[in-house]
Amino acid sequence: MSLPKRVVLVGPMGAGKSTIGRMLAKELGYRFLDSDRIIEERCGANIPWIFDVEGEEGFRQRETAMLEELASEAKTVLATGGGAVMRPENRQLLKQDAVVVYLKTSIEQQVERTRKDRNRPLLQNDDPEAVLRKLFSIRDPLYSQLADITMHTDRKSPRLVVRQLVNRMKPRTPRHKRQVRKEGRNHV
Ligand SMILES: Nc1ncnc2c1ncn2[C@@H]1O[C@H](COP(=O)(O)OP(=O)(O)O)[C@@H](O)[C@H]1O
Ligand SMILES: O=C(O)C1=C[C@@H](OP(=O)(O)O)[C@@H](O)[C@H](O)C1
Ligand SMILES: [Mg+2]
Repeated sequence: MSLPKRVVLVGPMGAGKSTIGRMLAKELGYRFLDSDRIIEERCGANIPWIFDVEGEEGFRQRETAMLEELASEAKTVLATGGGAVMRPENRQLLKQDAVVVYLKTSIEQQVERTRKDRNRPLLQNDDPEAVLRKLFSIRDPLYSQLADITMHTDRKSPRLVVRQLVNRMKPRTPRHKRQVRKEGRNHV
């Protein structure tokens, strides 16, 4: 696989899309785009505020408009929000000229990584784990269908995930190719 025009990261809350996206962009020399952060900048308000005032539907409308705008940006790594795959029109936009990467993560890790953060309105309730389980059952098939690369992230540092992704995208030398095959056998 040669370097794609753009890379799009999908996966559940806490998969590491924002963290890994930023590092991967630096590694590839691409621009990093985080659709949630750009929505917040444009709106002048954070995601909890948008959910409060406009409801989830209002946020989803902003999200679709943002994905449309960003779909034509070359040499970018785009970190999406976990729910971006829900609308069919979004899935079309995400696939456009992109290698789509699914950062796959266990529910336990999702819970752990999102525990202290108050910026995810869908998880501000008594049982965030139950919400994450429900969302996973609906969204996991959509992430999988859309993905060109599925990368497990449990028990891997962000740095290791980035290194393995770069290897998958730039397997140029025979050593690289052997490494990618080896990682493939380990369910990368
Ligand atoms: N591979 C990883 N191992 C350990 N912690 C991680 C990993 N990836 C992300 N994190 C941490 O998990 C939290 C959520 O990551 P984030 O990038 O915001 O996820 P997402 O954008 O997919 O919701 C952050 O505190 C981040 O530092
Ligand atoms: O899963 C979701 O529906 C959401 C995920 C969040 O992004 P992260 O996946 O980056 O946390 C953010 O877009 C919003 O809170 C809704
Ligand atoms: Mg994020």
